[in-house]
Amino acid sequence: MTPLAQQSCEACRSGAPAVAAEEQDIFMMQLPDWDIVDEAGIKQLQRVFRFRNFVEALVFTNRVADLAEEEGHHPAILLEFGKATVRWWTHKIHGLHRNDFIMAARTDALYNS
Ligand SMILES: C[C@H](O)[C@H](O)[C@H]1CNC2=NC(N)=NC(=O)C2=N1
Repeated sequence: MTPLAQQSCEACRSGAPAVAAEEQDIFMMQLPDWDIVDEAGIKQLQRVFRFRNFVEALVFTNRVADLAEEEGHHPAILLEFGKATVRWWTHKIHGLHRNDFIMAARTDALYNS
């Protein structure tokens, strides 16, 4: 399978299938620093990215925002001093789509670049 970080999002539509449990487990092997959290009954991917200060966290936040705009798929980001908490889920299906795992991997690639 093509690594998630080398994939792009597909246009996501209402009614698109959520990722099955088995596929989710396979994807999560490529995302060791991410957790699956439940926010108001909606499964989401979450990772806390750490930085030396607020400005570095802001720069990263803006890079993730640019990626989101390129892909048409958007995260929730909490920006704090020295931290950026990123959560990915698909609003249309109120859960996790393949796109969310792709974007989490692409977010890791930004952090490591
Ligand atoms: C019209 C627009 O493309 C859609 O509303 C997109 C925008 N970004 C999105 N981002 C996420 N995370 N989930 C969505 O369902 C979604 N839908």
